[in-house]
Amino acid sequence: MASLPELAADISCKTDHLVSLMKSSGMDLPSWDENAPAEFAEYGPHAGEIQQTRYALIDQLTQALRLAMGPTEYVKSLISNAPIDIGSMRAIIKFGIPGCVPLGNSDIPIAKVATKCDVDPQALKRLLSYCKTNGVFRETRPGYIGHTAASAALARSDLGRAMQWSVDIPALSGLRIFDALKLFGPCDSPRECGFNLAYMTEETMFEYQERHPQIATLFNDNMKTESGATRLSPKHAAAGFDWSKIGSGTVVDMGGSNGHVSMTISECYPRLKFIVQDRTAEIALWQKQLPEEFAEKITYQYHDFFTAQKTKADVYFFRYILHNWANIDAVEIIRCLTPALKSGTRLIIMEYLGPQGKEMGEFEERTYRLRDLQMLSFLGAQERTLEEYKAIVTRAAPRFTFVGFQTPVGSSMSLMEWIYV
Ligand SMILES: C[S@@+](CC[C@H](N)C(=O)[O-])C[C@H]1O[C@@H](n2cnc3c(N)ncnc32)[C@H](O)[C@@H]1O
Repeated sequence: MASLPELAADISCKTDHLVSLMKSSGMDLPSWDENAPAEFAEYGPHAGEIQQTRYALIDQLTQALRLAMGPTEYVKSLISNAPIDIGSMRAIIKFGIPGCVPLGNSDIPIAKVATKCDVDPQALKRLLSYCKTNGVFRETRPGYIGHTAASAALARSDLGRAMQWSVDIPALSGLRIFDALKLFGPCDSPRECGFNLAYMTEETMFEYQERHPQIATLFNDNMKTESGATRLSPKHAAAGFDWSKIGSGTVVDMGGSNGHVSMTISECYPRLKFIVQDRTAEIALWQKQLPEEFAEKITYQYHDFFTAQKTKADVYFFRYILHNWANIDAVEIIRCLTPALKSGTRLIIMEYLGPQGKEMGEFEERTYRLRDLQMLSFLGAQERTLEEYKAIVTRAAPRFTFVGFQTPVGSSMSLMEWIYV
């Protein structure tokens, strides 16, 4: 591992390089001002290099931080800060604080926010004082708060609403990993994981959400907002496969939620027809809400992907689905396609791929490992490597032949392609 002075020199070089790439791409330099862009927009001619440099910089800054803190302080911070980080953010989000603080480089007395949001003013002051040390909100003068880039992002976009789901199911399930492993063993079932202990239910998370439509709505909002993030943008679904090969064929978007990914692909490949299948009561509503321009191209179908597929298509597309399921279930989901398959049918799976499939820095691997443990904690599921996905598909339907995979620039997920022979 590099020493602190070596890291500092490297960090300085990487910073210069990143700044020059961003300037030559016409991008704003990073800023924590409330009007700063909420995300890095990594598109344009240097997108790949900007991403690579940024991730390498994050890795080195993290290593330098660890060295500067020392092992004991660092480990203690992991354990002591994490519950209060999530606990304070959960309170801020659930009380709707970001939306009550005016935008426009202005400020507001904390007491006034407390009245508006119906929270004890002293407790709110203490919560905000902690959040401020995480870069969320700033004290503009004694007793007043204003936004930073982070709190403004929560106030301005759908992020705050989408986070309402994240501060509940993933946060509460994550804390129960130990208890679930003790009680259930491997946590490889959606009925035997942290979620079941946190919510005291034998239902899977999806079944539970189906019975609690307000949580299902928050989950779908979260999916939409996640997809709005540059690294998870549905644009990568359009870029990572040459959909023109399918001509005017039919794509079934399995577990396609509100159809946002189908809509994005359709914008780039208007000849394609999409059938969005999902098992949620919201499907009828999505059909009604479909923008006019997609009326001829996209239809919705209620379908449980654990039942035999009846709809014939040229492509079965799974984005962000199989990682929600343990191996035994993932195999079953693919096997259920079999009645509808014919020679030439394609299977496209878009997911995070583990380090075995491609080179990864620590920041990228950390994102992947985070997802993996989230899946363990609330769905009894897992992230996988390329080889693990190949094994699942072969077990489910050996006639599927692997064609290849692509990771579009700027995308966290890769698209893997199989063809039925
Ligand atoms: C993680 S979301 C992914 C949504 C979408 N594919 C995307 O990329 O944004 C998982 C989706 O699977 C759906 N789902 C869960 N269980 C299902 C089942 N048994 N049959 C069909 N869809 C299901 C959920 O309703 C949800 O929309």
